[in-house]
Amino acid sequence: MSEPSPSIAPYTTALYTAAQMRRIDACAMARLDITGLALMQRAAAAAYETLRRRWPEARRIAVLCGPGKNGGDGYLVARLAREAGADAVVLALGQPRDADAMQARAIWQASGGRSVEFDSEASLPEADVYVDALFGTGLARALDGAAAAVVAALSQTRAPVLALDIPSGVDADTGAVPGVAVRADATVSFIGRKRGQATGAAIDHCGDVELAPLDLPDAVHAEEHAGAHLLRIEDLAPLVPARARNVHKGLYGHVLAIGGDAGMGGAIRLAAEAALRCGAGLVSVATRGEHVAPLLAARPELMVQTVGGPQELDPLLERATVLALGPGLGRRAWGHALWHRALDAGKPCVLDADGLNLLAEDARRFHGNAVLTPHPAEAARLLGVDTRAVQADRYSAALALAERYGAVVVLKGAGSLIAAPGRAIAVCPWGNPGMASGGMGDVLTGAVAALLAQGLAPYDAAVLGVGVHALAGDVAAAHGGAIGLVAGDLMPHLRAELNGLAHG
Ligand SMILES: NC(=O)C1=CN([C@@H]2O[C@H](COP(=O)(O)OP(=O)(O)OC[C@H]3O[C@@H](n4cnc5c(N)ncnc54)[C@H](O)[C@@H]3O)[C@@H](O)[C@H]2O)[C@@H](O)CC1
Ligand SMILES: [K+]
Repeated sequence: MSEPSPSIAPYTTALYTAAQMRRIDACAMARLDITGLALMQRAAAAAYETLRRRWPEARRIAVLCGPGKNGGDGYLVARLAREAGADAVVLALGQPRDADAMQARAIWQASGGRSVEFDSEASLPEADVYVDALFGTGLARALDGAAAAVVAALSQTRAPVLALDIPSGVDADTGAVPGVAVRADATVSFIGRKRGQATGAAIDHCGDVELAPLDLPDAVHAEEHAGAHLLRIEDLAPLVPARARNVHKGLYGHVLAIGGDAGMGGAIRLAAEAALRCGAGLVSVATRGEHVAPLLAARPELMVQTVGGPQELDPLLERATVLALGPGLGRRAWGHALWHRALDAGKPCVLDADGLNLLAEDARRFHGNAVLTPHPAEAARLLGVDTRAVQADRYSAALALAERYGAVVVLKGAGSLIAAPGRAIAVCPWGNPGMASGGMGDVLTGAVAALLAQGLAPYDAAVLGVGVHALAGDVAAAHGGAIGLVAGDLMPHLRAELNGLAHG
């Protein structure tokens, strides 16, 4: 039933590492016979165009220039601003060490441009826009000393900040911020997008990211397999299961949501309801007796059964096509026993929450036909590291988990990642901070389970489930704001988003 997985993304949504960008830059220069300085000039022109489009009234422009090529881009932006009649000043953090950057500075100076050496004691000059050209993909370690001081001074100013390539202090490969980093309103990414712009801590530093391809032909990207890409609507739409008119509910699978130990009935209801809203033909719930009546009253479309232990689960497991295992499961004897029995059934499943915590304790029965949806702390437990280590390199953590368990992994958090062994990592660009609230993960579990039940392969179900969940969250937040958004608010939008994708 499922359509093919998203084809290899075009380079405009490919997410490259710093090493890959260096190879692409070198390839562009060699193949097209362009000098490094010429590329820098193109980069500066693209950045200045963005600056003018976003802040057409800006008169005083302060450019903070570091010692590498990123600084070189900055000198040339300053020159363009000066040529256009703006009051441009360069604040230099040390002398250029890179040959192209030295030339760029010479061009700036020859145009009559003024550079001031950054002084940690002095405050930054007043400006209408600051341009961050301190460090780009060459950042080698956490910022300290004068570099940290200039970033701190910048954070005290009120004017907007445009970052060149990546905000200084953000790791271009991981998106981690090992020390301090610039908070930009916008970032112009040269030639290709970087992994470090798309996930984790970086999300709060990059602002709007614009790609400036610098007029290079697609061929310069052809030899680099990015290994990660940003999801686009066009990647999701072909995954939505098509529906003929002559259909019946048996064609769309049967999700069995198992969970809802004492005090956790809400989680299982959210997962089950999300499965209904994402098109599962039938949804059953195996739960504690006290949740049966409230669940049926809330959603009469559900089939809700009291399950006291594993034997009572067997007939339900037999009828199910897909299991949602985790929401409200708990880690007491009841949840533990059901978890074991459910895994032994060998059916495709989505593991979340305590389903994952139990897996971290005992993976012997795990069969890999699954989508795991950990948040960073759960991922850390599964990997046997601390949460900080996961967040320091979310790409590696997601891939390591996928490889360790032989399963599809959704690493949640700003810029959710979908990883599978041997596959490119997909990064979700949608979602909002309102979604950091209780029950959102349960909704995602139900959504992914419903898509598995409709015949999607696990990777495709994860991609579409994460995408639709985030898009639904964004629509819900647009109606009334992110603060106070609750998981149940997503339900009608899940349905609308899926149908919207299906009908273009
Ligand atoms: N041909 C090319 O390669 C192009 C490169 N471009 C620009 O070049 C940038 C990459 O340039 P570079 O590789 O020179 O690297 P950067 O300009 O990012 O920085 C490298 C310099 O910073 C120093 N440094 C690194 N981390 C530091 C830290 N924490 N504290 C203090 N100093 C530190 C290094 O010793 C080195 O001198 C890109 O981000 C992009 O802006 C663009 O001009 C487009 C063309
Ligand atoms: K920068």
